Amino acid sequence: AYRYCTKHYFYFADKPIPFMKPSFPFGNAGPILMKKVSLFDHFQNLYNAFPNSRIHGMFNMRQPAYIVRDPELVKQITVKDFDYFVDHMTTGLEQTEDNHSNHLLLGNSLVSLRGQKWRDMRATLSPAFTGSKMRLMFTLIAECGQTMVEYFRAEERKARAAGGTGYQLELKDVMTRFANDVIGTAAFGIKVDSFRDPKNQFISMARSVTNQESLLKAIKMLGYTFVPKLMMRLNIDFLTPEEDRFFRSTILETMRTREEKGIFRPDMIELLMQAKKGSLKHQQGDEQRIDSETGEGFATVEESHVGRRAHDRVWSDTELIAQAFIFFFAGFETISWTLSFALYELTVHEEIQARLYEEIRDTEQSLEEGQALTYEKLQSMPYLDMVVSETLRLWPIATVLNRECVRDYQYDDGQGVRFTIEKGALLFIPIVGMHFNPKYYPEPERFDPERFNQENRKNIQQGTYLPFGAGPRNCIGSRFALMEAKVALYYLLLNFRLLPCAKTQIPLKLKKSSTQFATEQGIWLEFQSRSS
Ligand code: HEM
Repeated sequence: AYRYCTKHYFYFADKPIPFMKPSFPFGNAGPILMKKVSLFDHFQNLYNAFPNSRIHGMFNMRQPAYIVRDPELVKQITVKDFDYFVDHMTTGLEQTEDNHSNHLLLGNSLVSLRGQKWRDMRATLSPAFTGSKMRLMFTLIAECGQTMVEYFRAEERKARAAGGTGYQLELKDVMTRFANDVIGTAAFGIKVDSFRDPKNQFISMARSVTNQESLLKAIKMLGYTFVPKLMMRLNIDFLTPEEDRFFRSTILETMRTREEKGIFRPDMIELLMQAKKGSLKHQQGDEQRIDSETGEGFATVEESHVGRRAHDRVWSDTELIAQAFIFFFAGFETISWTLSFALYELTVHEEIQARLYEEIRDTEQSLEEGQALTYEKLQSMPYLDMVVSETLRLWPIATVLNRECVRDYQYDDGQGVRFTIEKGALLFIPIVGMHFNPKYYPEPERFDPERFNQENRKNIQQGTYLPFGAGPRNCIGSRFALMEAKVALYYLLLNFRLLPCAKTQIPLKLKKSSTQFATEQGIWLEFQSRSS
């Protein structure tokens, strides 16, 4: 066991870069595995281990990994020399060119795919996430925002009738319900109302998949992160057979009904059906930028040449279903956390909340009588965009980017430091380290949307703002995520004033946990209706 764990401990010995000394048996992952630090602290500590390095080494348990600190090097790895770093880190779930029998949904999803297969799937899906497709889906998302507000109104009235001053709630739970309804309608083509029917089958399955309290899921997550080869050998799926069956049958059934009845609905199922027929393509106008100061959001990441290539691969049902499934995996927790953090920051920064409310109210008043909010109007609010951009800086839920080197790479810093990053090596780019580096963001702990005003955003150095990653492997859902977050903030702020309550933890602290992203005491606050 000792030999196995320490086998690679000399990996960095002949490399001209500093590295963190490993200790048996966890390498440098001890503090996180022993629950002594939060995920944010862990990756900040790794990032700050050698404050003057461009790149240094650490041990992710027994596996050597490079920590990339220099923004120029981030660009080099994620964009310029992307062909050497195409893949995300191995988890043991992934579908490779040579394991065609892989039937796992997560293993077939874009996040896990590798090499040429990833390139083809990215190019297939890319047209589904353009601005013009988001515009079509906007109404579906806006409906979910309005449903949430109606529910909040009713709860607030009940709370007042019972003698309270407003509706007090734990945000994460409620934002999870909103995220669930959005995924239901936008990705799976099903209307669900998790506010009035909090135990519907759809949310039960979603909670079961993303259940961070489940010991079994936690063990599996640790396995995928630290012993991926073993997980692959044991062929352990992340989903239970029941979860797998539910997602497959829901999507296949919806597709069948639509085909039989000729139903059209502007959602992901429709786009996947087009992808199956090979008719989902980039169209003229997809590129058209929104004519406003903010575009579609400062944080939006652009699609690269990879997403625009043509290919003639035909996809199986499993391969397509897996792409609807990633909305859960990549878009469920990320959105509900981002929204919870944004609402928390607005609660504890009254003046920022007041300014955002003014902008939202003015936008609402600019709509013609009876006209509903539009995609263009949503994107025309610069302060809303600043608040969202700063939330993603201060609370970068993805925490760290990872890349696997797919062929030997010659590192050369131009100042005499040269060495080889071998095929198979793992690289981490700690987003949270970059976002909290005072060199790039003075007083990094402070929530300050002004960092992203028209003047200041020009000065943000490339490679230092990474909420949605970078390069061709960036987040394909960034436009969708920003639209969803902005819709929720718009409707909530328009209708409610946010106030701290007795249970609000100030400052908010993250839980020390190896597998779970969680706050110590939940995120509590009080909603007061603006009309009462
Ligand atoms: C606030 C919300 C979100 C955040 C902060 C976020 C962040 C990220 C980050 C950092 C990555 C890795 C990028 C890289 O390695 O360079 C990623 C990948 C990805 N995200 Fe998101 N994401 C969000 C929402 C979504 C949504 C709503 C979807 C819906 C489909 C989505 C789908 C994906 C997919 C499919 C990938 C893998 C892309 C690939 O490997 O080609 N994400 N996301």
